[in-house]
Amino acid sequence: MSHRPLPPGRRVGDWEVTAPIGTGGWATVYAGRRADRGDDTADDVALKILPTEGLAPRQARKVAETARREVELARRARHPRLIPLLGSFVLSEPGDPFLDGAIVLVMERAERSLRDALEDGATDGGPTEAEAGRIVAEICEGLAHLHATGWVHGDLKPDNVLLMADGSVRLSDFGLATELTGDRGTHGYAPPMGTFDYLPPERWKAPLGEHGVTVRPSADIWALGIIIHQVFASGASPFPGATPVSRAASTQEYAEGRAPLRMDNAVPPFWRALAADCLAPTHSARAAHTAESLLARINARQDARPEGAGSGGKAGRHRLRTCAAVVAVAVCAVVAGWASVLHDPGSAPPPGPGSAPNGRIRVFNVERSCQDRQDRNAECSLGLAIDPLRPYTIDNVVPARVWHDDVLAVDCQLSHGVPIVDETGTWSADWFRVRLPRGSARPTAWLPAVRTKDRPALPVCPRPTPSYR
Ligand SMILES: Nc1ncnc2c1ncn2[C@@H]1O[C@H](COP(=O)(O)OP(=O)(O)OP(=O)(O)O)[C@@H](O)[C@H]1O
Repeated sequence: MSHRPLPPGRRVGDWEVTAPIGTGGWATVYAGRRADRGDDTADDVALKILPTEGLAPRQARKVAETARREVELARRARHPRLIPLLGSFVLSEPGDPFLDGAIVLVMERAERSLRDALEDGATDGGPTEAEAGRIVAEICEGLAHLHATGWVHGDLKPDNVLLMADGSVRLSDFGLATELTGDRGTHGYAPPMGTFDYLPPERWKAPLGEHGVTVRPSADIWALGIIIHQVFASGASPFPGATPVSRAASTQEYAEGRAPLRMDNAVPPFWRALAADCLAPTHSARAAHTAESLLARINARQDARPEGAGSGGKAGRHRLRTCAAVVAVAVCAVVAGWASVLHDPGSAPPPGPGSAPNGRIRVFNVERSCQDRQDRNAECSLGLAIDPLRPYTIDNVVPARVWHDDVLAVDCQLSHGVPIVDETGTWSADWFRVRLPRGSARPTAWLPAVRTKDRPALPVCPRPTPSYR
């Protein structure tokens, strides 16, 4: 496809191009601002322009489908970790065949992509361990939301991980995003496209059916594993090779058991283990590691570490700018809270084996290694949501945590919250409203139904007012 660069000052609808940012397979992205605003930069945006000029009808349909996916996902899955789409339109420029019929997506503008940051790292040393960890955590937040709302990104790579001026992450480029279908929303179908270096091994052998190839959330988890390695290893892939094709061959060798997974020594042990789980060679081995469970592990680790630990390493170099320590939010006060609820005669009885008595539910953690532990280890803790209509991520949980076998006082049940998938792939949109210990900042919080085996008869909760920020 031809990409004719647009000069600064070129008007596009109500917007004006200020500078080119980059070109992908189907689109060119420009920095832009609202036209007729003089030097006012308050409306700085990114304009993604997908020309359709000169394309065969099939290709033009593909471009339109790409744009449709981006718009649909942006409309239905808004989240602080996804780049907001501010608008979209089709250009009518009869005098300019190149732009006539082009699709324009207007997005919030990021400062740069993670790809740019990794490339800059070759000269400036790259992010510190703490910064790299925060970036990975924020990618997980975005993925956890996408998967919980029934989408697979389908083209996760550093080019599509954008960094805002404050350093925070936004996932972008949803042109290959796939909506999950199937009985339990476990998979979807996508065109047989993607970026070689980030495709999971099973994709190379996936049969092409009439709807495309089967795509599951575990494909994004594989791509995340590659990104984790790259973030800590100055952009290097864990699979050796000078070209994407030779790296794909190395990936197959590993997936077929002919070569071990070899990671760069620069990847610290915790992140190495996390990346190795993401890079489990088959979909079924990878499925246990959801974005949500990976995020929980990262959060638990943050909590277990003394303040400031791990943030040194590459200190003193130019860094990716950090925002507030988002990953710490959900795990603060991990040890405060539930033990006292259980022994508070006004809220719930002490735990015991079996199912919980009426008005109570018993927490169930599907991670087997957590079921036998009594030490209330942070890694085995589970979060309670503030708002069951918002993504179940770090900015939407109360400080108190719960553990396997805890018994919680429950008021009512909601059947259409955000769907949650547990580590075994069990899925439910049901949530229980549970009472928090006396003295907590809020009286109640929400436990997803996949985190308990109990199904008590309960009144339906009034639908909470969405608290989306
Ligand atoms: N909202 C944005 N703000 C700043 N930069 C952006 C924004 N959206 C995209 N970019 C950058 O613009 C470039 C082109 O993006 P685009 O999504 O078209 O293609 P790509 O992801 O590089 O390629 P492809 O999807 O075809 O493989 C990328 O480098 C990307 O990082």
